[in-house]
Amino acid sequence: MKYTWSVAQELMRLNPPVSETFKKIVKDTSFGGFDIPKGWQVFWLASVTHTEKNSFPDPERFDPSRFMGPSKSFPPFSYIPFGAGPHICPGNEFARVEVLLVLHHLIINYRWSEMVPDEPITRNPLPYPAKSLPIKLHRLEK
Ligand code: HEM
Repeated sequence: MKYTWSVAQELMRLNPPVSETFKKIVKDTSFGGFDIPKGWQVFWLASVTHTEKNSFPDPERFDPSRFMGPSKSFPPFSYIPFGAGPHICPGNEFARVEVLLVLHHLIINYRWSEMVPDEPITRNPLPYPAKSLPIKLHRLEK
């Protein structure tokens, strides 16, 4: 289960389900040499944060082992598929259980293969397989 979740985490790093959203500045702030006044809206992109080289060496490479180390091995706010701060996604633990449950049953009970090799991902605005990911399922005999 640890490795399965590491694969899901690496997928969400490279293809964040919620790739961007807005935050409102609650007090005058300076960041990266810019003064940002209270009340402004800023736009954050998880996909940019997730490919920051200092946090994720060789950032374009798919490598689930990044997530196999001790927890909190990345700097704070560097891995944000569920957002961060007071409004961090309250469904994140539920989403983890859902993903692990579905994948566990698919892997333990079925052999399955893609019907569209190398199917691209589109955004609408969430990432979605372009052909709805048709797969062949063969139930494994127990
Ligand atoms: C893979 C699945 C999911 C992803 C990637 C995801 C991602 C996110 C992100 C990025 C935010 C914005 C956080 C921020 O502004 O800092 C958010 C907010 C939220 N999510 Fe999720 N989410 C997922 C599943 C769920 C589920 C299953 C639920 C409920 C059962 C849920 C409920 C919410 C709610 C209520 C908010 C608003 C929180 C607030 O503004 O205080 N999410 N989610």
